[in-house]
Amino acid sequence: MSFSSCYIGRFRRTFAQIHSTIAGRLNRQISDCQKPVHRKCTWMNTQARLLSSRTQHSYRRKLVRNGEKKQLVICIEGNIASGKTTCLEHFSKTSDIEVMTEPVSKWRNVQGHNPLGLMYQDPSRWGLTLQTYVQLTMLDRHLSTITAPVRMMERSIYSAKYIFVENLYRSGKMPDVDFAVLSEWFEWIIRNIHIPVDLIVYLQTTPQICYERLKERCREEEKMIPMEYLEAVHQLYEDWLINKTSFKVPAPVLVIPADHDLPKMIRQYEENKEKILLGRNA
Ligand SMILES: Nc1ncnc2c1ncn2[C@@H]1O[C@H](COP(=O)(O)OP(=O)(O)O)[C@@H](O)[C@H]1O
Ligand SMILES: Cc1cn([C@H]2C[C@H](O)[C@@H](COP(=O)(O)O)O2)c(=O)[nH]c1=O
Repeated sequence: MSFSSCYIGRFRRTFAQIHSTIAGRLNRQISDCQKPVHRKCTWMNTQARLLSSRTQHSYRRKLVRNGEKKQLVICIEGNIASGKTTCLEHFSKTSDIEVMTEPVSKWRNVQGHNPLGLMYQDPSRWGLTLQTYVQLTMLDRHLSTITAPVRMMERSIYSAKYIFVENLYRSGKMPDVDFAVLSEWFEWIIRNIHIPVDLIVYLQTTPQICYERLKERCREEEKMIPMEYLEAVHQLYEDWLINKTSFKVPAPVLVIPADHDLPKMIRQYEENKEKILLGRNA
């Protein structure tokens, strides 16, 4: 077999795998954004329908998650080591809430490779690799079937792009071409796939407190993170969710000051529980 036919064969198999994974997740359904239409069709038909809606200059139809219903999706956002996982642990004890932590273990081990560790060692070389995988795994999280009336998930496909990809790019550690490719992928996803978020809970911390918690947590890959990195991530979060000067915010934002000790944080979570369960910021 020639090199090119072997290569094309492998490409076809990989492409078919990606198709079947996404098509399975999406349950081959399409919807009108406001009024879901739960029609069965093949993946190719879905593409055809999307294409035909494009030619009619309509971008409202989007692919939807498996069995999408009226469950609430709350995203917990915040700087590295701000206390997101600890917050989710607290709410995991509440019935009717499904919690979903970030797939960090996947980012540390994909088929024996550690893209998170590689990115911290050499961001210019491995930033695209990590962020492509983060985007895929986040999309997979968003599209997975919800098993409770409320889902609380750690971060989102939005913060992966608006905070982390943006930070790599702005700090000069991501080449223009890598940023362009990731941006096109991201734009395609949010244009064509319905990613519902009902409320963003922003755990607002100072970078100094995150730095102390990061040191205490002591994750191997993060040992070399300097204070300036946490300051940059903090500023990007503030501009996105508080100042609202950078990117579109996909849902209302509930801000919880999160520099406090654990007992005070738990009191605040209890005080805000009703708002969170109703998906409201006021
Ligand atoms: N309110 C708090 N006060 C002190 N330490 C905390 C608090 N919340 C979390 N921590 C600790 O800080 C570290 C980071 O918390 P974690 O919940 O893992 O943050 P994140 O998920 O946002 O990265 C952990 O070691 C955790 O035990
Ligand atoms: C979403 C996202 C995360 N990362 C990095 C940042 C941290 O080192 C870990 C996540 O840990 P946290 O304690 O849950 O904040 O992953 C990244 O580099 N790129 C991303 O898009």
